[in-house]
Amino acid sequence: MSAPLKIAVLGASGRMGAEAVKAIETATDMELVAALGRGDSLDTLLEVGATHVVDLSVPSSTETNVRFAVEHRMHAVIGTTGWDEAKRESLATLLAKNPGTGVLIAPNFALGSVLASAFAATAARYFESVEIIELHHPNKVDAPSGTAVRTAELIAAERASAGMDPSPDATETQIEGARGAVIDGIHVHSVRLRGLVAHQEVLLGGTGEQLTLRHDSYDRASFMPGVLLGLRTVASRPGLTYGLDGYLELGR
Ligand SMILES: NC(=O)C1=CN([C@@H]2O[C@H](COP(=O)(O)OP(=O)(O)OC[C@H]3O[C@@H](n4cnc5c(N)ncnc54)[C@H](O)[C@@H]3O)[C@@H](O)[C@H]2O)C=CC1
Ligand SMILES: O=C(O)C1=N[C@H](C(=O)O)C[C@H](O)C1
Repeated sequence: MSAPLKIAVLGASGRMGAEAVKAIETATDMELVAALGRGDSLDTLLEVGATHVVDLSVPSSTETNVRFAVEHRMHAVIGTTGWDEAKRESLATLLAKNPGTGVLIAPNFALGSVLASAFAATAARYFESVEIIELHHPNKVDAPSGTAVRTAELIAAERASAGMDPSPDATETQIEGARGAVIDGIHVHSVRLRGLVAHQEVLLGGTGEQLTLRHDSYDRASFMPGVLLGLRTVASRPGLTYGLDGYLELGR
């Protein structure tokens, strides 16, 4: 049997971080070597000899955390939101200077969510209209969700390759925000409601019909198989992978 992966969790006291600590502690091929939170020194990662980090911190910290890991040749699995195109490009440049190091940015670790986004992208070329509604717990600090941004990007790319027009919309006047955020031409609406965890609907409309693709995470345990898959795979995928779908055989 090979040596266990030596894993550090960043954001370990948070909702996701605490769940990841539990999942890693029960995985026989992994050893939890550090559980760090706000204010802890990243030098601890070097002191404990971490080979992998999982970043589940906050959008304002994740880039600093992950760049430190990559500069010290640790593989990183990132669940934290906020990795826009400019940050991803800059990270890819850093990775090119640290060959052999792998990073996964996973907007959503839940297998059902990854599949729903892929199905939505496939379906979006057959429907004139498409909009996204994401629904989350009210403690979430960012909107729209990283998952919704990624889903919109996938849908927009698919529609562009099919040469489709924008979804029809006759709106001439509106109260600001009424039509949601617009990401690559796709409207995204964010709901924040006590009792929710993480949910998304993609609404696809054609003349006389509607297809709705909905995914629900009722518990953060739903994200853990994806976190563990990411940790087990990332070292064999040097460079930057954006989306857990990059590690799955989705037949697309
Ligand atoms: N990819 C996925 O499947 C999922 C991603 N998320 C994302 O993960 C992130 C965390 O979500 P939650 O756990 O709900 O948030 P949370 O607020 O419960 O946890 C974040 C934790 O990070 C800590 N922290 C702040 N600065 C830090 C630093 N510099 N280093 C280490 N830790 C630091 C905070 O003190 C807090 O304990 C968010 O961006 C969220 O959108 C959440 C759920 C699933
Ligand atoms: O903050 C959350 O809770 C979640 N964040 C991620 C996102 O922004 O998409 C993943 C999931 O939706 C839960």
